[in-house]
Amino acid sequence: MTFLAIDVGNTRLKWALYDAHRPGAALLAQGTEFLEHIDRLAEGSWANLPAPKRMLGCVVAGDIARRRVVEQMELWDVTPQWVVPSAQEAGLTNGYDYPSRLGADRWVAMIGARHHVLAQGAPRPIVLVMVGTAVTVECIDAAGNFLGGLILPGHGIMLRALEAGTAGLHVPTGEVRLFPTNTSDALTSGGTYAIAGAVERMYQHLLQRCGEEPACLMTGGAGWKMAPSMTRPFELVENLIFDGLLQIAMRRFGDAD
Ligand SMILES: Nc1ncnc2c1ncn2[C@@H]1O[C@H](COP(=O)(O)OP(=O)(O)OP(=O)(O)O)[C@@H](O)[C@H]1O
Ligand SMILES: CC(C)(CO)[C@@H](O)C(=O)NCCC(=O)O
Ligand SMILES: [K+]
Repeated sequence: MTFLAIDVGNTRLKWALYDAHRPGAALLAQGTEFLEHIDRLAEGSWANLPAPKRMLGCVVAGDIARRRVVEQMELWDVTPQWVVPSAQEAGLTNGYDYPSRLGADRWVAMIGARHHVLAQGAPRPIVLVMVGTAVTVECIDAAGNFLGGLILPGHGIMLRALEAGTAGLHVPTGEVRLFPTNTSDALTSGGTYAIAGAVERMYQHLLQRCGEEPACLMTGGAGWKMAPSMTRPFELVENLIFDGLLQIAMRRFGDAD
């Protein structure tokens, strides 16, 4: 039964239509839309889609964006459902002080990551890095407890903050270099290694806590740009948010069509 997964991020909405609401379902169609263009979906890329039977989404963009998505979904006879981080879901336990205050994207991606690692063999601790508008670095132990994580400015935000807060830094994007010798390379390398360094810290925290080499996963649109600069081997996984939504949907909607 067709299933629509939606991730309403800080900058863009990503959607994917599957032929069923379970992991491994076939991808029928997918797309992205900047948040300011949500209102085009029903008459645009959604107009000729097979109607989804079920829908599950996660939003970090706030209530107004969510309502605009729901309006576009009036095209179909489907009830929108949104993931709210809880104390426990799909085998993951939420260690946040106030579980519902955790970003839904973080929670869903962690559920995707946990099941991705379980599918490869024995349970292991996980460092999960999500690289988008913001960067998050999550630590999960081998039993599936989310221990805590970092929130960092993404690469774009870091560079814009430097441009805005200094008198003379307005330069094009550069290359990542070990020893940058021009402003463009210095800025690009600074942002990249700020993220890589933060991730290395979390890797060490988790290794020390668990006494076992963590699995390192990276997801998000800019992951491929960060991966070569990491201090540890990272597995790039295309879209852990959709994988997580499929895991949750299977448990919520069950085997029924
Ligand atoms: N060279 C780079 N290295 C690391 N990150 C980068 C680089 N260039 C751009 N980025 C970051 O990647 C982001 C784009 O990633 P992605 O496509 O996942 O984000 P998004 O869809 O805009 O975010 P969101 O999911 O929050 O809406 C940009 O906002 C920027 O911060
Ligand atoms: C941290 C971001 C911006 C990452 O997209 C998002 O997950 C969010 O808005 N989180 C809410 C705050 C928190 O996770 O503690
Ligand atoms: K996001």
